[in-house]
Amino acid sequence: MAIIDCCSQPGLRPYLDAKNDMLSRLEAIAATDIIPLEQALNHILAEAVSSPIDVPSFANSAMDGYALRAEDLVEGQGLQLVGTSLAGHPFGGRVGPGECVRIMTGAALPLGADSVVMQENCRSEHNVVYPCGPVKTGQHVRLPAEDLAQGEVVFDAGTRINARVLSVLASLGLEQICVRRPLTLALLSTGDELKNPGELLAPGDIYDSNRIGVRAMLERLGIRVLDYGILADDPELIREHFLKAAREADALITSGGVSVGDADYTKQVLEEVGRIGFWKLAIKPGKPFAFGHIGNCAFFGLPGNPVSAAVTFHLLVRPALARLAGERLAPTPLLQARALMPFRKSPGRMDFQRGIVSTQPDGSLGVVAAGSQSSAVYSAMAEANCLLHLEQDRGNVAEGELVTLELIDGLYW
Ligand SMILES: Nc1nc2c(c(=O)[nH]1)N[C@H]1C(S)=C(S)[C@@H](COP(=O)(O)OP(=O)(O)OC[C@H]3O[C@@H](n4cnc5c(N)ncnc54)[C@H](O)[C@@H]3O)O[C@H]1N2
Ligand code: MOO
Repeated sequence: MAIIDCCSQPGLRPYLDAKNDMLSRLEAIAATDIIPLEQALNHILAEAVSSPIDVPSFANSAMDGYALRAEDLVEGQGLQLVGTSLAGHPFGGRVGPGECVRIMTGAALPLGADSVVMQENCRSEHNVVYPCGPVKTGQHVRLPAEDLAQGEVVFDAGTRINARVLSVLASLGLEQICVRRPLTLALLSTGDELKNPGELLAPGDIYDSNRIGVRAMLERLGIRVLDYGILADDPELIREHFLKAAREADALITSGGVSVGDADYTKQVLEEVGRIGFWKLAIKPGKPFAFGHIGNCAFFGLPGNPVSAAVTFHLLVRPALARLAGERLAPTPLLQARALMPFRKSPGRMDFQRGIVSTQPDGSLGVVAAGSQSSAVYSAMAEANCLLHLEQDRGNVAEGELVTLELIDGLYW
């Protein structure tokens, strides 16, 4: 007699398989804008940027001191001080044999000079300067194009303009920059039990935290958010807003209603008005995550449990948004750390447990659980600084075992 295993969960898609499938079904928006550099933070470069100039464009000093010709130096003999070169006020003459020029950091190296000696290493008497110690030709001189050469590709298309990239673009003197049009995302929460902060809770109600958290993550990514608020568990209302999102947004993110409960309408409505790419993944938390399209609008259905919503946003929605925005995302660096305590894990789903990783006295990395691993306990998630990547088929992690993890602090969440 065949035994029916009613507790197994067939058909769950492995994480990487689902993620790659999703990315293959998404295309970058084509529209671009030319915007002032000052407004470019968090935008995505639409084209590669080449340097219009050499940076720096002239040889200059890396130190406050004296510019001189290294070959002139003879132990005990001084150099005649013939002028000063300040940043923005170059010395107009030439440094001849036996001469030197007072120079400040960033000031142009005068003609004839080839080296700079720090003022701490010089003695000066009546306009005669005595450098002490050995001097290497070229020391403390920053050469033209040492940083970037004219015509050199500085950033590829798809680069996100963070503060560091912005600073380099400014150093090129660029006034305007060609970027992809920022994404517009519609966002809504579903659930009769949800209330906005400030409202009174009736018995059985909770506050909507997912939409607030997801909106914050989207805003940190430079995405324009159309916040549709909280929708009751009403298929008609949900349908209406799905169609509205398809008209107004590049993508729609929903929270809740993707599981199998009696009031879980999200997936049902998606099937009616759009198409499902996949639903249900072999991941924990976040199993009921749904992906699809409503017309050209991409659809991401986050599970209602707050930890599941945040973790699936990071694992699936973040890379999808990068694809839509035309952003090149570097592969996530994965680290190995020693488990400082046992972690419970059942085979069957890849488990992204929330951890706190720290450097141990011997210099190695050690990781402990960030409190409860329930996908309903968000306060523990807020304490975490890493996500463990525990492979789908493995079981418990013993204390002392090496585990793989990614850092999540300092990102957009
Ligand atoms: N019989 C089964 N039940 C459940 C399964 C399953 O496979 N079979 N999956 C479980 C998993 S895993 C998850 S995750 C949840 C996801 O359910 P839904 O996406 O349908 O979410 P809801 O039922 O609407 O809510 C779940 C939970 O989260 C709270 N919630 C919902 N929205 C918010 C919000 N915006 N902010 C804060 N908290 C929210 C809600 O009150 C519920 O407690 O399903 C399991 N069940
Ligand atoms: O997978 Mo659910 O997201 O565990 O809570």
